[in-house]
Amino acid sequence: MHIQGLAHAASGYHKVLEDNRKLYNQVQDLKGELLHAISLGIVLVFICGRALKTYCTSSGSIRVYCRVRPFLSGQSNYLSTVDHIEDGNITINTPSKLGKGRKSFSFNKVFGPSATQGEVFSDMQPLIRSVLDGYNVCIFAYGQTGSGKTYTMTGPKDLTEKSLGVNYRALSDLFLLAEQRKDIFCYNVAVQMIEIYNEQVRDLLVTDGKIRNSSQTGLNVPDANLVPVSSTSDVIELMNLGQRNRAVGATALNDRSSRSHSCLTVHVQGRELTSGAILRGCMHLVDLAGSERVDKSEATGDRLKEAQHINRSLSALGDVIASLAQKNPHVPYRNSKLTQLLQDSLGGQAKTLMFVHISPEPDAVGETISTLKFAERVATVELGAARVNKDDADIKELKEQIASLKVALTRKEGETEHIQHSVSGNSERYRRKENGSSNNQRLGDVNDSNSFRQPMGDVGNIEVHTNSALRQKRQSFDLDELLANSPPWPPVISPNKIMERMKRKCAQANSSKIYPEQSYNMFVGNNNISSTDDMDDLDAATSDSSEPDLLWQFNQTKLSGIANVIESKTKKPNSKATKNPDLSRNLNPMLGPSPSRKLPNGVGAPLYRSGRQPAPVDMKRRTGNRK
Ligand SMILES: Nc1ncnc2c1ncn2[C@@H]1O[C@H](COP(=O)(O)OP(=O)(O)OP(=O)(O)O)[C@@H](O)[C@H]1O
Repeated sequence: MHIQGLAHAASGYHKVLEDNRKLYNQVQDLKGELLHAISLGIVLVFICGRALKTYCTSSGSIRVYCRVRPFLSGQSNYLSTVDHIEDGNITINTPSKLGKGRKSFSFNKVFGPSATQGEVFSDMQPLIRSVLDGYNVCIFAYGQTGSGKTYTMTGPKDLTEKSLGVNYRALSDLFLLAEQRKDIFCYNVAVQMIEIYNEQVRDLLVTDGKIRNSSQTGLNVPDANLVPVSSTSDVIELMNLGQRNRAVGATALNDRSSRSHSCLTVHVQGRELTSGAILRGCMHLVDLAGSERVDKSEATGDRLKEAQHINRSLSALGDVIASLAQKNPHVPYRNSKLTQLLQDSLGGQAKTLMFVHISPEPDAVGETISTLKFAERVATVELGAARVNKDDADIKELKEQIASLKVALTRKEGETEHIQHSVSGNSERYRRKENGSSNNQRLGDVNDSNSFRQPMGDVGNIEVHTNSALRQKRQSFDLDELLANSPPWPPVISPNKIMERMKRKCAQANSSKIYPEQSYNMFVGNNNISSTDDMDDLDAATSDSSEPDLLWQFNQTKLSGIANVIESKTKKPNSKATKNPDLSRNLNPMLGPSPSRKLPNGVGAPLYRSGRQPAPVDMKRRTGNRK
């Protein structure tokens, strides 16, 4: 009986041993998975750390483009001061009084007299597009009077599709891109237009035209009307209004000379549809008044007073640039309204481009040389690293992702513990069984037996080892703290989400088109503004040179792009929906507001603030002495 009892106990023991072995193997598998997850986490943290470091330390200089105005009609027999242009270099013939010979200057880009408005814009397009990615952008046109600043930024007096300037094209392009991204982002766009006239900041979108510059902090002029725009036609009508209100006067050098510095500010807010993250970008398109020699411009009276203010503010700009170039601790921004206006863009974290203009006439060579020298100095000014303006939603999103990863880890841990408990339970059950069939002494004997304990000992060691390993990892893994002390970072769509979407949508995908066939461009036929129809173009177009941009693109455009590809696969082109609704009424809207669509109080109701009402579009010029 005793031997039979022992044989029975022995067979039970072997069975438990077998179960334990199986469980032990499962624990090993789970441990492997856990280690895999942890190493993936480490790689992720390493990549994020590197990216954050680059993001925080990279910086750039102010970019400088140069454009040479062609001779105007009636100047065909003039000899140009421009000797030649090659890549980013321009060589000027200098007369004897400036030391006869040639002087060369280097810039990021030089456009010759034959460059078209479309060519000029396409070079700036990636920079402009980055405002939709949450960057602050500033483009300012600089140059002596009559050198073509207004032509570049707005266009000539009689606008055509081909001659539209940067301002119109930029807004049109932003709407185009916003439309292309509508499955990923919901964008709101609003514009302000101000001018600095005789050291007074004026709102160009109100009737009385005069506002307090209460902020004194750079480009934010909170009292200026901020008018929401949702289409190119809104923008064109507003810009027409602003242009009509702008101070312009005839001088001996330019029959339509800007007597003020004007700034069109475009505020963009984008909400990422899946995460709710908010991006805020701001773009300032500044047309400076031209420096002028009053003896040449023959200015008297009001023109003279304007010229003095213009020259004084441009000289203040020169002082600011000199201080920044020499890295002086004190930069005299407060010496003029213009430098206050540009403060964020010259010394901040915006992407800034100066578009310097020169005239080709020999009698302007003195101004041409000094303008180009100034521009070279501007090119040395270092900017802080351009930053994406993002609300905390992205950090929230990342924290949520971390939390879900932690839950996943805890679940894995729980499973491990559960298995270990099962293993212990089995032993316990076995012990209880043993208890039932033999006396305490025998159980004690069994428990004391080294051979019996051995497998349990192994499992126990694994448990202790695993937990301590996890504890150690958690300590070095404090992403919460890392993120709390980090600058904003674009949201990363969870790979799971993408995979889910891909699985869901791939089955339905039967079209090879990435985007529905669309034509949002207002300019039918002669299309100077390129439209991006595929993801590669979109990537290229939204890219700029800095690494953070590339990372941002990767996170935002690529990942979102995958989703977009999937989402749009099943959409059929809709000729009605895809045609720009503004197209028909905008074929020639820049020549004046459409008679069939007068703006009630300007364009739309002010979105962000009420107070002043935008002026009616057909308002008359405010001052009699302006053109
Ligand atoms: N690239 C160009 N192609 C053809 N015409 C041009 C070009 N640039 C300028 N012009 C013409 O030259 C004249 C002066 O240009 P514009 O008014 O733009 O100069 P500006 O620098 O803005 O002058 P100001 O500082 O006095 O306002 C205008 O008649 C304009 O149409």
